[in-house]
Amino acid sequence: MSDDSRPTPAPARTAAVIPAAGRGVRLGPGAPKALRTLGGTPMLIHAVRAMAASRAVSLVVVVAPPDGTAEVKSLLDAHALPDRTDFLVVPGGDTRQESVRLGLEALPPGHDIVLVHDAARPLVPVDTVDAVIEAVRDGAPAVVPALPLADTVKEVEPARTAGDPEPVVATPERARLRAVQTPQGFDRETLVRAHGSVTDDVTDDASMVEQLGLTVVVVPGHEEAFKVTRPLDLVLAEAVLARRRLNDGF
Ligand SMILES: Nc1ccn([C@@H]2O[C@H](COP(=O)(O)OP(=O)(O)OP(=O)(O)O)[C@@H](O)[C@H]2O)c(=O)n1
Ligand SMILES: C[C@](O)(CO)[C@H](O)COP(=O)(O)O
Repeated sequence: MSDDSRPTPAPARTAAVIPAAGRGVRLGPGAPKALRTLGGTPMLIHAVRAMAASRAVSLVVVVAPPDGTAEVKSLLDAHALPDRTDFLVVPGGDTRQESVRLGLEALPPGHDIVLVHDAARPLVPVDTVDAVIEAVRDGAPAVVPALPLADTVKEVEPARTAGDPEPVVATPERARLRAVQTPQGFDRETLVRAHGSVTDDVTDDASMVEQLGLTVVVVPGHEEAFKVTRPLDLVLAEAVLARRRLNDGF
């Protein structure tokens, strides 16, 4: 058989894990952040739709607040979602890291690429999702979407007592810094290994892969993939949604 007649291997299947078990303390009192609405629709549903909008994503695992699994299942049933995508809901843990690990443990075999996407980034465009998947398909073990910074960043000596001054110890060169978003994309085996072996507290999954000594690749992020963290972010998210609806003519 000549090389040309060999069957082309099927593209790796992609699953998305959405950690959505946080309380949203910085957003202020109210329901868990992922269940609060944006344009009348729960933030989590926006995030699920953002992942399912990619034709490459065939499974979405939602990591729900531990006391909110049934509510999240009902929300998924009540909102229109693509038929080509399967959905699973599992209860989350005390930290984002633990919630992601629980989501990973629930993944059935057959998905070789895993995206990890914050429910708190409901408006990421599908082109960003696809760019992350493509970079993993091209061979990167870990991929993050990222943007250059607008602010200068200072490293400080953190105050030991609240209210004490925090002296600046360094000013990293801004041109070398990037603000990292989600979805972060991984070769599944690499992400499972990272979550199995890194026990330090980390703020994203890619840094666990860095700790394995592997290279993490950056692709362009998007301004609309910002994280809804504080009350003002909700104002921006509502404005972005309103502009999209105007542009889409509904
Ligand atoms: N125990 C946790 C904590 C966070 N997350 C998820 O991780 C993402 C990013 O976390 P963040 O924006 O910090 O959310 P919260 O932890 O909810 O926010 P806060 O720190 O203000 O309470 C969110 O989608 C959040 O639901 C999670 O699944 N499980
Ligand atoms: C994963 C993340 O969104 C990348 O920027 C971020 O680190 C999450 O931080 P949070 O404090 O858990 O929201």
